[in-house]
Amino acid sequence: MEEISIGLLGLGTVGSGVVKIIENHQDKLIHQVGCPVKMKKILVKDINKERAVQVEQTRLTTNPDEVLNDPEIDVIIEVMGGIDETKKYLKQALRNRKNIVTANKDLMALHGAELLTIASENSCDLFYEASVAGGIPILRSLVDGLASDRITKMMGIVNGTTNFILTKMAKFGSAYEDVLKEAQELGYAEADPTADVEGLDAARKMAILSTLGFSMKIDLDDVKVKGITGITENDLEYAKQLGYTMKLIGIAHREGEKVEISVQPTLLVESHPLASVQDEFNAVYVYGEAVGETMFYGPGAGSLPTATAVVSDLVGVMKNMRLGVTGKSAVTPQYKKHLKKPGEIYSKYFLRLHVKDEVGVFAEITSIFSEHGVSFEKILQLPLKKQGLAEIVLVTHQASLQDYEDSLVKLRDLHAVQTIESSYRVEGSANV
Ligand SMILES: NC(=O)C1=CN([C@@H]2O[C@H](COP(=O)(O)OP(=O)(O)OC[C@H]3O[C@@H](n4cnc5c(N)ncnc54)[C@H](OP(=O)(O)O)[C@@H]3O)[C@@H](O)[C@H]2O)C=CC1
Ligand SMILES: N[C@@H](CC=O)C(=O)O
Ligand code: NA
Repeated sequence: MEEISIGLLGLGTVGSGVVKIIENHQDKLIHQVGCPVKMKKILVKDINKERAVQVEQTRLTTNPDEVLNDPEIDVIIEVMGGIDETKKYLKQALRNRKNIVTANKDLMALHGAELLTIASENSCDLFYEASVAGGIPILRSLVDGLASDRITKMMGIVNGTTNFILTKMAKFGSAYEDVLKEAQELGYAEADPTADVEGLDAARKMAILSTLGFSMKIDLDDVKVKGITGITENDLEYAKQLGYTMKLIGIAHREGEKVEISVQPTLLVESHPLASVQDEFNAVYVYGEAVGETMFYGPGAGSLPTATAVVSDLVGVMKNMRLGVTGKSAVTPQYKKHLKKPGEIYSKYFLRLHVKDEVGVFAEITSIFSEHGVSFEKILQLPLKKQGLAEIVLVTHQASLQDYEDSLVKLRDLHAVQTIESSYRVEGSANV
């Protein structure tokens, strides 16, 4: 090969990082793949927009066919985002026998299996390392580094924006809206940040991680999702007081043949390894039956970290091109999926309630929980400024989700319970 030509779809936060790395690390790329790498054509929405990198105007286009149908282009890098239109472009590119590197978790979580099949039918690579946990090489670690093991648990902070928001709120008492705006300005948030704050972005990543880690086709609908928008300052204060840190945590757990996958705000005991992951950083804890505990940490969002994963995938494609083995590395899921029922999912829970400050109320509450076999590890009760009301904060011992949720249904019906203010999963145990 004399030269490898790339077509880039998108020149925003990640795309401009890709251009910078390909330009600045050209020597390293030539050393690894044996020829120069040229960015031939770049698809954008607005040709006249000011860019974070200098690119000749002639290389920019708004016509996707100029990139997707160019016979000289060997690899398409997709960093434009979006689902339906982008899927159409990638299918067109694969049918034109172009290898693909993408950072698009929205697309891979929904249509990854179909696109990977089309890629292999056309002898093309389709790599997507940047789609989960930005610059952390987690997908390669699961697929290659831990290929010989049976992974039973993955637990991670896989959204940089929400970790950035929760860190600033807990550390400096910053207002949610201000920090979200800052995360958007820094290029961490999605074009529509609802996907970040409602937990959908993390759910997409957990679907991708668990499909690869458990070798099962996990769909986005299999992931139970709750975002961070309901978290209040009060919750963060109680968390601190009780020795916990609030994080948006993705959990994928396999026991025997059954799995549970969720994304939800979780109180982590402060000594938990994920509790110290701050700002836009991500971390994924992976437990394998043979290897035991492993932990992967690094920047989960941002221009250059994400672009590093993209360009490293590009190197992988180029090495395969040189060896003539593109389209041969994807492994299809081995196992049939069996999802756990709520009665099979065990955890501790934090619950904050507003109740009438009357004799016997506490006994009524505890008797509902004990009917369902749920007992408490911690209990706080404080009078509220609102007359006649008290705030109760509970942390349960391990309980099944079914028993816990059944207890909440009965609590809501209790005359003395004014509101259920918040409820979170708890991981680890704090000795407070
Ligand atoms: N930002 C991050 O930290 C991370 C992002 N990702 C993923 O990478 C992808 C890109 O993200 P990011 O760089 O932040 O996004 P940006 O919004 O910054 O950039 C998107 C780019 O794509 C172009 N584009 C979007 N839609 C179209 C379209 N229909 N036709 C032509 N061009 C289009 C835009 O053109 P124009 O500039 O002209 O508007 C822009 O250059 C997304 O899938 C995202 O989820 C993954 C990991 C981390
Ligand atoms: N919006 C995402 C970007 C990376 O995937 C995040 O905040 O993690
Ligand atoms: Na990654």
